[in-house]
Amino acid sequence: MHPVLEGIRLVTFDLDGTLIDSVPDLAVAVDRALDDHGVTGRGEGRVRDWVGNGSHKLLERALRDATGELPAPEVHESAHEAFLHYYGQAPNVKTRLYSGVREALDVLHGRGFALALVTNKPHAFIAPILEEFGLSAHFGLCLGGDSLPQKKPDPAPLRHVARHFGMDVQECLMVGDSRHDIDAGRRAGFRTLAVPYGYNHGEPVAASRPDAMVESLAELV
Ligand SMILES: O=C(O)COP(=O)(O)O
Ligand SMILES: [Mg+2]
Repeated sequence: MHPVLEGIRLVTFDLDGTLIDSVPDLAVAVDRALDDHGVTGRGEGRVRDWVGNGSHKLLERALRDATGELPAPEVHESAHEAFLHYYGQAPNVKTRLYSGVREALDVLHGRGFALALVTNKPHAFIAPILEEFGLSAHFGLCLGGDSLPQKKPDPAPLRHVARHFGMDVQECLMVGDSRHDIDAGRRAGFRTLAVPYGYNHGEPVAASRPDAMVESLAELV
């Protein structure tokens, strides 16, 4: 086992960019929503840098990129609704698990670690994605960006998870790909582990000074 797991009993994972490479499907849904509003699609490469603060922010960033200004609230809302519709229809067409993810989750689950998922993605999308990959039974609790009033980098979702499992925060590890995960983890008092392959607004996640980094989650186990 990786030294970062020493004394840890609960491991909380981020979803997008940590467990799954979801940007190909997210970008299709964003671009279809933009197209419905007379806006040219921005493409996968741009969308990759905008994921991590939930779906409202994702659509705001896409519209702003296209027009150079903040979208009017009704345009933003309508484009967001369209995104939810399109993404809900097809969340698993091109989305893939990153290498090492299944092995890490199987081994941690098998060894009795409590596992949780905290994503800023809307909660409704979590179950269909986990089911597609046969990972639903691994997680004792899953929170989306709309599950609580606060989302990452606010520490509230992580504190909620620790309380749910009756764990001290010193027994908890946050695993993520972005500064929002590492900041939320640090503020909650969790130990933090980062992966470098996900989405962090085009910047290295090492700059957030996680307690440890691994190239693949397989290194955890
Ligand atoms: O911003 C999102 O929608 C998802 O981001 P996360 O799974 O990396 O928290
Ligand atoms: Mg992420």
